[in-house]
Amino acid sequence: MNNKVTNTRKGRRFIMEEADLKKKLAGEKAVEYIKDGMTLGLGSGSTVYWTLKKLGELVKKGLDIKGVPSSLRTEGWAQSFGVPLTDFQKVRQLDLAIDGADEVDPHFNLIKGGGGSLVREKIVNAASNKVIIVVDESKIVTRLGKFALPIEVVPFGWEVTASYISELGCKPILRKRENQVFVSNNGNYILDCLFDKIEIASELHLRIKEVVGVVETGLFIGMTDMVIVGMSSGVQTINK
Ligand SMILES: O=C[C@H](O)[C@H](O)[C@H](O)COP(=O)(O)O
Repeated sequence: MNNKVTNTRKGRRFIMEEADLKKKLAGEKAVEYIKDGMTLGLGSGSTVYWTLKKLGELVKKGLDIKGVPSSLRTEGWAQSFGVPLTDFQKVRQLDLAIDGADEVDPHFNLIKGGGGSLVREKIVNAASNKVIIVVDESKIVTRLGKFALPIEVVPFGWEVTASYISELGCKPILRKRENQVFVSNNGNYILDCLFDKIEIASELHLRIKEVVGVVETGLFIGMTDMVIVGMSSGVQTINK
């Protein structure tokens, strides 16, 4: 694969780096699993961006689907690509969710939330009959935890919540963007927590959830059915 290609977005030419190409490969491959009439969970992130773009092309050719977006950003992208949307007031069960991840371990357990959308993503994925994760190969790890675990917390008393979480073996960092505290789509804060070692992810998730003030963790345990990996050599689909 060429490691750089030119492409256009918003009318401007830009160079697509190899990492973006791998994301594009994985993101676009996922649409092959979408069938006419499906109700979809639309994940978040720069890999899913390519899924949404491809999906928009298929919708223009007549594919009949509806999607529940897992973030405001995804909602905006879906609208701009012409992907029809619905919400949980109208549907309870989704046929398929397609989402990104920050880390994927050999058991298909994930760290998610690098973009701050973990709560809505977890709700969407939990409501889906099948979950496909799309990543570039850099996200595949033998053990979760190099990527700081995002934990969404209620703003009130976040300092106290953070100090309880730190007792579990990490130093929580309040997420900021451009010197401003990052606020999730749900109006909450994100603590990025680099643990010394994540031994058993499912246990850590439960222990964090017991802390008052925690809304959700970015550990997605046992929710994934298939992983599509974009690599230099092409795209690989791994079934559970
Ligand atoms: O909150 C963000 C999500 O969990 C994303 O799916 C995750 O961060 C992966 O994003 P990307 O595909 O941009 O690497």
